[in-house]
Amino acid sequence: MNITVVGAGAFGTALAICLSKITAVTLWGRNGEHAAAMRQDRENRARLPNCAFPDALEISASLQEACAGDIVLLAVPMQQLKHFIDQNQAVLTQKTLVACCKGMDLESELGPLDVILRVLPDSQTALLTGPSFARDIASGLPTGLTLACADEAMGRILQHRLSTPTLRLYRTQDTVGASLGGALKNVIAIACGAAMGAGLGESARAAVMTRGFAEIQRLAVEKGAQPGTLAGLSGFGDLVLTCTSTQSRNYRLGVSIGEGVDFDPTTTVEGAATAKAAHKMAQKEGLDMPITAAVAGLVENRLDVQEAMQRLLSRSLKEE
Ligand SMILES: NC(=O)C1=CN([C@@H]2O[C@H](COP(=O)(O)OP(=O)(O)OC[C@H]3O[C@@H](n4cnc5c(N)ncnc54)[C@H](OP(=O)(O)O)[C@@H]3O)[C@@H](O)[C@H]2O)C=CC1
Ligand SMILES: O=C(CO)COP(=O)(O)O
Repeated sequence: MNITVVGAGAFGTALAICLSKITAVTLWGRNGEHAAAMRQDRENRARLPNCAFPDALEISASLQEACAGDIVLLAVPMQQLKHFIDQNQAVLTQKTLVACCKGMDLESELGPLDVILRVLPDSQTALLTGPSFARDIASGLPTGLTLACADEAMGRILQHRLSTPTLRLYRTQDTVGASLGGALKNVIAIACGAAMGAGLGESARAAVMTRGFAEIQRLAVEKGAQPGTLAGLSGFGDLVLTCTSTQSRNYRLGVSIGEGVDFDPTTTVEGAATAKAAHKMAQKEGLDMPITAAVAGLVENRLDVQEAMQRLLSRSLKEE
């Protein structure tokens, strides 16, 4: 049975390369010229250069043609997901939709699965999330991810269909925890990058990461997440990876903010919009999320790093 990967960015391409070693995969990209170039070059030079496509990987610019199978992996950026689902409802009905993006929709503050279900309420949905850089997955390096699916039986099927000898999926029914862990770790990665870029030191980064994790837990548990999920790959695991690696775009955006240098605005950085959405949500819920508030201020240019750190340090002392 064919698996479709929608979105020929770095992550969609990496998943398509990895999965096509064990099953039939079609990678769909919206741009016909880009699809033709990938077909000819047998690599995605624009988004994931130097990662060769296995011979079996099919490329298509026709969504109808690409979605012949039953499982569709959605690897478009979070802020594009609603528009994509809206535009392609007819093709996507009756499919099992596996969201592979991380974040909260800025307008609705919903995570990927709720964005899908608002448009296609009868869909089978799941979320693939956790610590992984596209290049590592495409290179066949060992990777552990979380497959979150509310329907246990479907979760088991997807876990088996999407695991490979190098990509090991762990299963959970806690879609809220997996979704919010993956979304909010990017916000904290921006904060950690900013601390490092501003020269505040590795001790400061460890404090921001740990107190950031406390904020993730606070919001996610309020929304119904299980604490165990947040301690797993989709939460703590991805937080560690993203807050400590210069491969992360969220971390690198933070470093640029801390250094006071420009950052390419076309780069996909999910944590920027998610910081704003999470800050709004925390205010509505009456939750204390000072690091998230600071990141929202940084990405909206309302604060600089020194002011943000001063605000955090001058808060009243409290129990951990
Ligand atoms: N890169 C990574 O290491 C990882 C990424 N992720 C997640 O994967 C998601 C995608 O990120 P990533 O692949 O890295 O991003 P990229 O910036 O590499 O690529 C984004 C892709 O999405 C396509 N796209 C944008 N809008 C639409 C749309 N409306 N319809 C169809 N396609 C669209 C773009 O097409 P075009 O080229 O035509 O602009 C582009 O190919 C993010 O949520 C990210 O957090 C998760 C784990 C790892
Ligand atoms: O989600 C990721 C790692 O798990 C990728 O991180 P960036 O989007 O910050 O590059």
